[in-house]
Amino acid sequence: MKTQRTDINTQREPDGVNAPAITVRDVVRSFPDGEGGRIRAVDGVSLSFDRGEVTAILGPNGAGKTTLIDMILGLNHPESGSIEVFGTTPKRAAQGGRVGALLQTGGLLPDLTVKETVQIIAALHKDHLPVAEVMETAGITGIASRTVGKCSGGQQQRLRFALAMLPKPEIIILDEPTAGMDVAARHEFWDRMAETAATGTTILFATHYLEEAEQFARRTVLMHSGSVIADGPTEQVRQQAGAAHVTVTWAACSAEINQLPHVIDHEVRGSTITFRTDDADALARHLLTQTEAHGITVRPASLEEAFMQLTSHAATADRGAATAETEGVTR
Ligand SMILES: Nc1ncnc2c1ncn2[C@@H]1O[C@H](COP(=O)(O)OP(=O)(O)OP(=O)(O)O)[C@@H](O)[C@H]1O
Repeated sequence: MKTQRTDINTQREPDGVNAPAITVRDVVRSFPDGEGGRIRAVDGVSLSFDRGEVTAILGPNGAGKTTLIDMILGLNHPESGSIEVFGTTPKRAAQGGRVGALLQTGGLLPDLTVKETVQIIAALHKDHLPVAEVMETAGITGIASRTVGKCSGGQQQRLRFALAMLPKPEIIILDEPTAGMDVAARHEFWDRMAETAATGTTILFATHYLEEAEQFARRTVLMHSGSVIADGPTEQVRQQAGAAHVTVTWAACSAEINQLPHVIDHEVRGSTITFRTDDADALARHLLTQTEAHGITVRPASLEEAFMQLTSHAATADRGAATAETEGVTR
């Protein structure tokens, strides 16, 4: 078993220790759309993930997150472009136990106990962590003798997490890991993931919950219609929508409000006015020096607002492109 590890390590030697954990180059993957055409689930994506990085992949339904993740895991293949995991093919990296996956659905046998499940999967790995240690890490020691069928959705996800951790992977890939968990279970799950991340494990997860990206991922990749529309530190992606909120106490008339610079829209509540602005500094300066406004507070846009704005921009651009294409055909 050690020999296999050594072989794999030897294969990645030429890439050096600083090679990215995952490299995705210009990847395209399409599927039949059921009407004789094809839909590009992943449409020219290039990404690179460093070792030890924690990244969230966000996107609305159908954005291409699962298709991309499946290709990184070697469960599916790019039509064009390439993917490397530790400088080798995704399949090889996964077979070497270097990648652990927790997918949206994963077959668990309902009649086995939690511990039996971990033991059976452990027996399939040539080299794995001790069963007791993995169960402790995943927080399932207390339900070891419970049959899987009687476990809650959250407990089953923790069991899947334990199974993913068994080969002591260097990368963990999670596709909507907390779907169906209540808030407490989600918090507990992410606490455990944070402990895993602290050991230097590369973590890549797809989620619909923006607060999970905000709280847990240093980097966020935002996908829409198969493309990456934002990628960077989560904080920067949040700011990329460009909007912030400036709130003041001010008894202003609409003529005064209409003259303000950099206002996208505004909302009046009693004597308080909140402006959505594309330049909070300039607006705040103007309000404080040129008007009677006071008690100013500035709040950046939330990730959710950035998400809504960026994805709706992308959708508008898509529609524009589709219209241009149609016009091109009819002309
Ligand atoms: N096996 C398949 N056959 C046909 N179309 C597919 C297949 N897999 C994915 N698609 C299509 O590709 C697009 C991207 O799907 P994908 O599941 O990757 O998105 P997603 O971002 O993971 O969505 P969700 O958040 O709903 O899971 C969708 O339009 C989907 O219908």
